[in-house]
Amino acid sequence: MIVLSGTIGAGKTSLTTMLAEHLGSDAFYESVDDNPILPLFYENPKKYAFLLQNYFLNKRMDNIKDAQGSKLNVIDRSIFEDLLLFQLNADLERATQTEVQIYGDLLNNMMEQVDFSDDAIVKTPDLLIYIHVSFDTMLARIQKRGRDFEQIDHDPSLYDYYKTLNERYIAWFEGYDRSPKLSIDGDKYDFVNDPEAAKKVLSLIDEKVDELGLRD
Ligand SMILES: Nc1ncnc2c1ncn2[C@@H]1O[C@H](COP(=O)(O)OP(=O)(O)OP(=O)(O)O)[C@@H](O)[C@H]1O
Repeated sequence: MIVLSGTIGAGKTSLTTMLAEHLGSDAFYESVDDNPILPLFYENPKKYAFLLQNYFLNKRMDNIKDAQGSKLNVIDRSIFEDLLLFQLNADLERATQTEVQIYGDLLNNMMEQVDFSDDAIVKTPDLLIYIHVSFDTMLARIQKRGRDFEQIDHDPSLYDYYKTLNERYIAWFEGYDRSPKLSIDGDKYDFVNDPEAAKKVLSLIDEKVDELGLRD
C-alpha cells in the first residue's frame, strides 16, 4: 500500500491516479465533493472541526482496509496527516487541546492494530510519498482549482491558515518514521501539466518501489 501526502492542492489526487495506472494497481480516494462536513467546517470551523476530524478518521480507515490487497495500491492521502491539521486547528482555537488529546489517543489505539501480517486489520503503508510544494504554488493551485470554500477571497483568514499549514508540513515529513518515505518536489515537477515532469516523477517512484521490492 502506497500513500500520498502533502498540503492542500499539492497534487495528491492527480498523482494517485497516474501512479495506480502506471503500476497497474487500484487507486483509493477520499472524495471531497461528497463530504457533507467540509463546507460546514470552512463556514464555522469552531463548531465543526472535531466532527470533521472524526469523519476523516472513519473514511481513512475504510480506505486503508480497502487498499490492503496489494503493496502497490495507492491511497490519495495518509491517515497520519490529520493530526497535523487538527493540532493546527486547535492552536487556532477552533478545537480544544482536550479534543486533540482524545482524537490522538483514539488514533493510537486504532493504529496499535497495525502489524505486518497479511490479515492485519490496519497496516502501515509500504511507502509514503510526500509532495512538497512552496506556499506560492499551494496558493496558485487552490485558486486554480477554485473550490469555493477554500478560497482566500471567500475568507481572508485562510491565508494564515494555509501558510502555517505549509510550514508545519516540512517538519511533519522530516519526523515521519512509520514507513519508508520519498519526497517529490512538486514545484520542480509539474506532473499534472508537463508530461516530461510526469515521466520523471514516475521513474523516481519506480526506483523506490524497486529498492523496496514492492513488486515481488
Ligand atoms: N484533517 C483535516 N482537517 C481539516 N481539513 C482537512 C483535513 N483533511 C483534509 N482537509 C481538507 O479537505 C480538503 C481536501 O484536502 P486534501 O488535501 O485531502 O485534498 P486536495 O486539496 O484535493 O489535495 P490534492 O490537490 O493534493 O489532491 C481540503 O480543503 C483540506 O483542507
